[in-house]
Amino acid sequence: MNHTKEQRVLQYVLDNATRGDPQSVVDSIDNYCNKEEWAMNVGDQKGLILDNIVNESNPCVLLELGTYCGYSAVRIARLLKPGAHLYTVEFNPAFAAVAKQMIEFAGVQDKVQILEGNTQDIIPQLKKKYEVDTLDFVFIDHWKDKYLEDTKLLEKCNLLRKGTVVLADNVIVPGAPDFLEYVRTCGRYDCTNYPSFLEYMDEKDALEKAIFRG
Ligand SMILES: O=C(NCCCCCn1ccnc1)c1cc(-c2ccc(F)cc2)cc(O)c1O
Ligand SMILES: [Mg+2]
Repeated sequence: MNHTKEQRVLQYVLDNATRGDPQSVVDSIDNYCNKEEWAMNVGDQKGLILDNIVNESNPCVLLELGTYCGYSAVRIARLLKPGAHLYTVEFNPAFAAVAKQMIEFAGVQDKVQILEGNTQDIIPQLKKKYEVDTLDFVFIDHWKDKYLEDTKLLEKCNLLRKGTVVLADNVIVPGAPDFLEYVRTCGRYDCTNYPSFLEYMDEKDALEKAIFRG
């Protein structure tokens, strides 16, 4: 029944974490992926950097591109103030199904909404269909060759405002060179690089924070 790695990660959480305790869910996923099977969660080292940036931006309306098993959605949601809301987009139905159960087990389902589909279709719907005005925080962690195109789409849809934090995972491994080049040189973002390591590995990776200038 647990024929996929993502289902095995979920089962480990159900068997080892505490229902309603998001920190225990995050810790269980990291334990499993360190000990048993590597998986592409942002992980605990980059996760701590993510925590700090979320805490310092105090966001109310957030978007994540790339839900996967829901690790970063749970990690972010556990920090959100009452009334804050995270929309997270997942293209892969199997990943979305696991993430839904992960988010519900963690008890953060009131703060997180999984939007299943293609970012190219969903981003233009955020204002009218999901009543989003502008975004306070965007975490980009989906297909690396879509980071740039989707960042430009967020601009085009007027979803970014002065001070919106755009945080991208994996800007070294697997890398998103066209995205990095754009945000660092187009003149519309203040960029900061946060060197770290690929989840559960010794390989170097980094997060890039790009604050929209408005
Ligand atoms: O591909 C990644 N993520 C996207 C997954 C699919 C997104 C689907 N989707 C959701 C919404 N729209 C589309 C990813 C890969 C790696 C990695 C690193 C080293 C290596 F040797 C192999 C892989 C590490 C990550 O941290 C990653 O995030
Ligand atoms: Mg990633």
